[in-house]
Amino acid sequence: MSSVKGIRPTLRSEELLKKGAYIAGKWITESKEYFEVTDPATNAVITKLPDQPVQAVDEAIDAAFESYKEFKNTTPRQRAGWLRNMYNLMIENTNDLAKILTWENGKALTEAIGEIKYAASYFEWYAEEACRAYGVTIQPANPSNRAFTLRQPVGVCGLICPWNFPSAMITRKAAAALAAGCTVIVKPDSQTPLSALALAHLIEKAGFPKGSFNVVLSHTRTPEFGLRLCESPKVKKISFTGSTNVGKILMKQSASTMKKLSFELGGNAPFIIFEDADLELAVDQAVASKFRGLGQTCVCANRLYVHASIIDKFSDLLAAKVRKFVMGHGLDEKTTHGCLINQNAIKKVEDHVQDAVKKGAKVVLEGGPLSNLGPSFYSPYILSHVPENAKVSHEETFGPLCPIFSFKNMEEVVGYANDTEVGLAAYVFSKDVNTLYTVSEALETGMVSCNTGLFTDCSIPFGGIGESGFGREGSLYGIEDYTVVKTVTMGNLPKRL
Ligand SMILES: NC(=O)c1ccc[n+]([C@@H]2O[C@H](COP(=O)([O-])OP(=O)(O)OC[C@H]3O[C@@H](n4cnc5c(N)ncnc54)[C@H](O)[C@@H]3O)[C@@H](O)[C@H]2O)c1
Ligand SMILES: O=CCCC(=O)O
Repeated sequence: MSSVKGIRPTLRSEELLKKGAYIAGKWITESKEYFEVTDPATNAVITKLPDQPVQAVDEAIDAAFESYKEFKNTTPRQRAGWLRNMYNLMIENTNDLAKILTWENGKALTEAIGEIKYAASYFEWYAEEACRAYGVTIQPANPSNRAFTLRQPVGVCGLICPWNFPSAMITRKAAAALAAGCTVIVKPDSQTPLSALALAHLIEKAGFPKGSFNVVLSHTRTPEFGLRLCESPKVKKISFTGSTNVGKILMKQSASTMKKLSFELGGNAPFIIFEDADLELAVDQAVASKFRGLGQTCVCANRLYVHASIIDKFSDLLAAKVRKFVMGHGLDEKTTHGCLINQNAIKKVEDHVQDAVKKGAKVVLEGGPLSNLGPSFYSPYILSHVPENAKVSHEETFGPLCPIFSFKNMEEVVGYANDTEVGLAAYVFSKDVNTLYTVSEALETGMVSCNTGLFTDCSIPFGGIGESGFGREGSLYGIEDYTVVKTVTMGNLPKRL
């Protein structure tokens, strides 16, 4: 365990640390009110940023709307150039961007470096996809008509983003939107706005026109900001990553203007390990999936289902690996796992642990608060033989609790896995390709990962089904979500020769 006090990152480019919102290519630092951004590992104040009034959203919408009039007519090649510049700038500044991210979010620096590379990859990917927005040609029933389709940018987009991936959840949306020819307004979480502002600084350097990328800041008026974006007739699309509850609010609010929506919401990922799985591999991958971001990713394993014949061996091997974690300030190079985002996150883990233990779960590894390290440190709990009626089987913990459930056969475990309203990711471990195939087809989730705990990549479609939301980010489909298909019919053409 390492010391947490007095760590402040040294940046090669201090100019990446911004002090204001970014609207129409201007930095807005003046405000009547300010909010503090703190280091979750120590609660020390990093900086103060403007807590903007709702009029700031209107200004950002107007800026994006004005910019869109020209930006939509830029060529895909022009946009690809700016996107490629942005990728290069992010890669050049990886270490600084990662330090800022760790400072405000608490994740270990190695993970933050991974996130920045992942975040940058969306700019590279969409630099390549920008030029590939194809339409189709159609022969309608009327022989003297022909039709063809155009994919056009949907318009101004509101991007509402969470704290758990302060960089990648923005770039996954913004890169696709900008590639399609849309302009954007980003609303980052007030716990992690510095990564968004560092991106805005690089966007400016990359050459994007003023007003094409805007960042608004609010700590106390987030719901009003959301409402303004949803109700504005100038905003044509909302893309949101966050909880299912907030997703439902945004969907209702968007009904008045019939917006196009993409929602990446909560998960409850089952991680299934069959009797014939490579046990060492399954243990390593379970650790990687469950404890990425200390359990604070929407695709983290939430429920581990392990075949009854191997559950005790698996649990012991898993505990041995988790005991080796080095928890500490994310900026300390020895740290493998940082802290949680806030006290509410800790409360949720404790609630799920107590509930499962009260209902009969066995404690394999006792975790709990590490107040000697700082206010938001919590060492992982591993529980086994967790009963199906435990809260954690139906609610996402979003923290370092690893609950292991036992199962006897394929039908039973698929039934448990699908017994949830949310269907984002699922994991299956087996050496039998028939098992992998059959179970993958039966699982009701948007993504299934076989024999690996880490599967996300800019090239694959990311998204869920049911109350995990809709729309796909990344991949060839991600850009489609920022376009509308227009059909053009050419009528009364002369007879074919
Ligand atoms: N599917 C995904 O890709 C994905 C990714 C990350 C997080 N999540 C989910 O997000 C949840 C955890 O993140 P969270 O606690 O930040 O979620 P959250 O829904 O509380 O917040 C997400 C974002 O929405 C903003 N927000 C909150 N209320 C709002 C409102 N009324 N109007 C407009 N914006 C509002 C927040 O400030 C934040 O920026 C988990 O359930 C997790 O699964 C999903
Ligand atoms: O938390 C959600 C995003 C996770 C990922 O993209 O790997």
